[in-house]
Amino acid sequence: CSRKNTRNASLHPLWQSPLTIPGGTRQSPINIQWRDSVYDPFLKPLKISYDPTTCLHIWNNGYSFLVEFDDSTDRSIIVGGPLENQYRLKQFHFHWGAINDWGSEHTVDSKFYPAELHLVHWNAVEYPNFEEAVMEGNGLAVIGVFLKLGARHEGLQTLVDALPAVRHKDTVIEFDVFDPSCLIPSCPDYWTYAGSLTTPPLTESVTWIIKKKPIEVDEDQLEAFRTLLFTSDGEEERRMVDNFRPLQPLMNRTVRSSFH
Ligand SMILES: NS(=O)(=O)c1ccc(C(=O)O)c(S(=O)(=O)NCCc2ccccc2)c1
Ligand SMILES: [Zn+2]
Repeated sequence: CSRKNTRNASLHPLWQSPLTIPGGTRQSPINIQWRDSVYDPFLKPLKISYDPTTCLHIWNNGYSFLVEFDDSTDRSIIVGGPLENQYRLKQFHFHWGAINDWGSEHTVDSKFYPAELHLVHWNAVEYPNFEEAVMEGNGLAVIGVFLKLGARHEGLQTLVDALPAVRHKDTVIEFDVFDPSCLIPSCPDYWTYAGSLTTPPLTESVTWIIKKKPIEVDEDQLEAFRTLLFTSDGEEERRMVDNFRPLQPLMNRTVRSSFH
């Protein structure tokens, strides 16, 4: 659709990388067609247990802002859902648009949300470190949460208040207590499918768990994301917006739902 083209036109150079990696059969993001998703009664509820004191810092890595966690122990983990093992929380970040009409990476019935939260976890049961897990088919599990325009999100506000300190690429500030479960809807319903990282190296190592219910944030909070910069201090400023990858072909995949 034309909007997709305008989306690509404004994409950060990184996201204009090849639409899919050569030979890629499970690339992300995808459109989730609700009526084509298959209810799987064997999917368990996802169990989330995060220790807020494992939070380390927020940093602007030039693509998004990441909140990173101490993943040297099993203090912040997820288990259950479609997962065979427990996975450790490493970081969370967001993707958003220049305007509220788009910004999410995944879409639902071709509907874009203004932003999407990703909580990145890795399989510390089977792999010694994150870098190795990134290269394995069951190495990562990413929870996706859609953000929609609505009421102000008090939990998100503590993050938003810290953003001016990481306005430029490669800036970081300490952020020592934050419980990311406040950003995850209490409704247990999710879709799940086998996919990939949506940034280089685009490896096909992610079990995606996309929450059906969005969280609500207000316009000022979305605007705060858009005050960040792709560029370092001293460089010509480029606003950090439209930091999402284009939709990828579903190919031979089924999206399962945990709900009827
Ligand atoms: N949208 S997504 O969940 O696919 C995603 C986006 C960004 C990043 C990132 O590192 O910036 C990540 S990451 O934390 O998984 N890092 C991937 C790149 C990487 C590979 C190996 C070592 C360090 C970084 C994931
Ligand atoms: Zn992401």
